[in-house]
Amino acid sequence: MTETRVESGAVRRWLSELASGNRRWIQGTVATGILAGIATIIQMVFLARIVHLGVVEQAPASVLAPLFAGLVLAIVFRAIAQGVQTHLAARCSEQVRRAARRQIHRHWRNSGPLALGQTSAGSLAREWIDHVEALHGYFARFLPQMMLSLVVPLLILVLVFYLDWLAGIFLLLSAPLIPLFMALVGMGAEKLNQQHFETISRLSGQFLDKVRGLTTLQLFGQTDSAAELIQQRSDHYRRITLKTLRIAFLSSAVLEFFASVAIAVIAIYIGFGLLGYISYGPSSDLTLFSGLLILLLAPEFFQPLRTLSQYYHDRAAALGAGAEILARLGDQESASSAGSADHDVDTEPLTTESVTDSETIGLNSVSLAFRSGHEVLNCVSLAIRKGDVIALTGPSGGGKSTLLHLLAGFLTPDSGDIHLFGKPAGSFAFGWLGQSGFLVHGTWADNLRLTSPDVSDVAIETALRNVGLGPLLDSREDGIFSKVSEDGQGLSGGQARRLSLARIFVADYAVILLDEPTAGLDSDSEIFVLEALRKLALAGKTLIFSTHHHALLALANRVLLVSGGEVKDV
Ligand SMILES: Nc1ncnc2c1ncn2[C@@H]1O[C@H](COP(=O)(O)OP(=O)(O)OP(=O)(O)O)[C@@H](O)[C@H]1O
Repeated sequence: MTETRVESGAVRRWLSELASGNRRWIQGTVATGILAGIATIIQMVFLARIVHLGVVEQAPASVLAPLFAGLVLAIVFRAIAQGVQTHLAARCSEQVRRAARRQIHRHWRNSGPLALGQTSAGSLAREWIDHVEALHGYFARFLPQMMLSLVVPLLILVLVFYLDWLAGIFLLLSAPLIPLFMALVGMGAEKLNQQHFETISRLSGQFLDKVRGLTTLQLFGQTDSAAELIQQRSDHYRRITLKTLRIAFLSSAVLEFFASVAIAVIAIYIGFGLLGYISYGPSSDLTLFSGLLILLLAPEFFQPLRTLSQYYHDRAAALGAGAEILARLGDQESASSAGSADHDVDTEPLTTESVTDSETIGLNSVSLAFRSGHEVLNCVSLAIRKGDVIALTGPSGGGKSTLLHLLAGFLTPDSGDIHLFGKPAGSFAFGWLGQSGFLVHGTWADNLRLTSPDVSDVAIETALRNVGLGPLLDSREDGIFSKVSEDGQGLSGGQARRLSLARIFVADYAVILLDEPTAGLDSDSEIFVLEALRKLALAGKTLIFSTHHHALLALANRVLLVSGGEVKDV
């Protein structure tokens, strides 16, 4: 996970920004919650009235019947209000999680694949799924409950004061104890929750890395130490989880205790008051109706506060997850200083006429250094015409891949600008084949439809034949629906690379960037890749590839030497 630390104030601000974008849903949730609270009060009034009339005044059934009907109505109304409240709360949380995921997605897109590649896929997946899910409880439960635990107890308090001001004072005095303890407990829980999220992010990343590298670990006899490391990290995670749970259970127990003591005090007061042992204050006016109603309302008075305390860990979880998400979003700065590209379209001014026309790919005084004083490219200007086949060659570490990454928009230059056919780099769709091809778990067709979802089965087959996978396709029972794993299992290394290349054929890009397309390939695959590139060149595509391979150099109509910060024609 990222090392950036985020202050809790910043997380709170971010959460309240998310909340203000969904105020309508939160207000709806609170309003229905208040209606449910009012229905509860009415229900208790009916219940106390029925008992009073039935027991003390021995009222006939005809008098009690309408009260029973009122009681049932109040219960039904309460259930409906609670149902609507849950529905609105879920909608609110859904909107918020969508907004958070949109922010993460935008950040990922703007960071580019190189900056993102520095974080483990496991951590990214966890942030996308679990961290965002951790916001649910805060928006669906805690936030509305915070307002409800103010309004509903206040309504009950007014009614209790009206019935018996002394009982009202008991409630008033005991109520602040709950928020007080909640705040005390919450201070520790918040930090612990952040640790919890950090640990699980790290554990996920390490676990995924170990699973991916299982073969290598086995070959080097390191499986035991890797398993031990995972076990240690899991144990650390277990301890943090138990600490979090301990705090959650402890806080609930403390709050339950105080609420129970307060209710018991009121029950004793009412009991003795009704028996006539208390002569002070309004107790002599207590009736079965008022006494029972106060007793029934006392737990309801504490209920919203108790619920709030239960939801308090939702707040701590959201703050912990929010800190991690914000740390990732905050990485945008560092990601762009490491040279990421903002892919928002058509925003940059076009500066030099020679490099911005719609027929040329142009670099205009482009410089880039990963470390100050060590420029990989130093004030490079270059114009590539539509349909050119460009081979980038030069010593290892000369900057060929860097130049390709700049053209792709994966990196932004420290100075200068890059345009592809009139559009800034990063906003132009292009075909890409990196040093290791990219595959997803699924069928061959799935892999080709990744970038061209609407392409027909016939077009997929043609593309596969174009990269020399025809004979293999004919030999497979499932044809284009043959399975392949994300690390290319089910295909040889060369075949997997050709499958990635076939994606470029179906997508029909005008510009194709390839980083060492024949590196590490067997001679058969090499011939097929060369043939495929020749077909693309004949089709008028602009090809730019880095290579040391003679046949590929011969295919190019222009060879550029990338070395010592310069790019020169050979
Ligand atoms: N993300 C990075 N952080 C720091 N330095 C980097 C980074 N990427 C590349 N470099 C450095 O920039 C220089 C150019 O690297 P690049 O990968 O572009 O070379 P190349 O010409 O493609 O090499 P090769 O032929 O071996 O693939 C190298 O010295 C490399 O160490």
